[in-house]
Amino acid sequence: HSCSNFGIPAGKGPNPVGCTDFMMDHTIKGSFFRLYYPCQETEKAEKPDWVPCKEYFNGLADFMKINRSLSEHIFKYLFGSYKIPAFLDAPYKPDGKRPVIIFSHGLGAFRTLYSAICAELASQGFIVASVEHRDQSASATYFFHEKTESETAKQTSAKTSASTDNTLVEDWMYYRALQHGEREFPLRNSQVKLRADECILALNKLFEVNSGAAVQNALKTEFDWTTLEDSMDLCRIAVMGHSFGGATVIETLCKEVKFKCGIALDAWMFPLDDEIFPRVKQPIFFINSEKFQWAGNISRMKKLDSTVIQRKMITIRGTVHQSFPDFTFLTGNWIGKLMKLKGEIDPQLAIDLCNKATLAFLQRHLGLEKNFNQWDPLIEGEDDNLIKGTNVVLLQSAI
Ligand SMILES: CCN(CC)CCN(C[C@]12C[C@](c3ccc(C(F)(F)F)cc3)(C1)C2)C(=O)Cn1c(SCc2ccc(F)cc2)nc(=O)c2c1C=CC2
Repeated sequence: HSCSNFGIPAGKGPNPVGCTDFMMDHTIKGSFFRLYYPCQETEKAEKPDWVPCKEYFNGLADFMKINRSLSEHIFKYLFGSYKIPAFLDAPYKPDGKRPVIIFSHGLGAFRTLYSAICAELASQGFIVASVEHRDQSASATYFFHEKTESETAKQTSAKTSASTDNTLVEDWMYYRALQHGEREFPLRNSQVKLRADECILALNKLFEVNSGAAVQNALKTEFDWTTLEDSMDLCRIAVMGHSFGGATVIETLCKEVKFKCGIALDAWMFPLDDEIFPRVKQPIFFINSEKFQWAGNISRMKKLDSTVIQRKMITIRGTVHQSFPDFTFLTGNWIGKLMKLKGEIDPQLAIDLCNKATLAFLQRHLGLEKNFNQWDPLIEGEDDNLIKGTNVVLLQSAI
């Protein structure tokens, strides 16, 4: 039926969800993420737009190789009015030390596009930082530079009042497509290393916030970061990501042992060096779509199989690559299927299975004392809509 309930599903857990943006050290080297967290009931906070500003639509157009002016109107018309299922800058709800998740987006995406997953985790009691990468894999991202003398001179000459404050000027970075004839691996491998460093930087920033250190946010928001002092359990930290973000999970686990486990959603293994696989010591959960995976990609995931470290894999029947980002909820059935944004399965059922299996895996490997273990069978693929392991037929390796 055409009137399927539109909009991004809210978290199902007991906590209302807040979100706020953080940009540390306004330069390109800084850390930029959206924080989702359990918040206090509040009627005055409103829900922010799903896509923060038009530059992101422009970046998406570049990524999709469609022209900007046309696409800006199409995206605005199709997606411009959607809200995120979270309350902007709502006050944090203290409740002891909460587990922490760092989320890494896919190629051509950015920090706001996985809000159904991040809001669900926050509603279940997690603090989630969805990073926006500056490796030129995001459709768009921004940072700032100090206004230079000439810029100030130009502006003051324009205005009578001398604007002496060295205000910051926005710089936008757009998706960098592979140049003609450029080899893809060196680019993607350097990007995945930078992405891992950015996930680690975001975690270190959260550690500082947790210690009560003063917080310099380059973005002017209404959120009081000091309320997050002593809010995080620094032993219960996981890293999660979609596609290129799934590769980022593995690179990050290899580089930083503070991350106790990783969840890779439809991971794209191409950017990774084979030599890092034996160096990853933490549990990993691969949650795959039915349509995206192929033998070469799966066989690289299997190189991480281990008899001593828990490595799990499930496939959600009827899903496509876009079943994980929010787009899958935002179009009608036929256009969604046409654009490969929806698979055969109901998008809400698919993301529900993904979230519950994730929560069960997190409880097991972060040692949480919640009731997420009720979903342990999903980790083994025990559900009508799940396949244990993969549907992909693996090539018989040469004897
Ligand atoms: C032609 C461009 N070509 C670039 C190499 C391939 C483009 N592509 C397939 C697409 C993304 C698609 C998409 C988005 C969004 C609408 C919209 F209309 F809804 F906006 C439509 C159609 C176009 C499906 C992918 O890259 C798939 N993919 C992704 S998609 C992550 C993403 C991006 C933008 C989003 F808004 C949401 C999610 N993340 C990865 O890490 C990897 C891959 C492939 C390998 C590694």
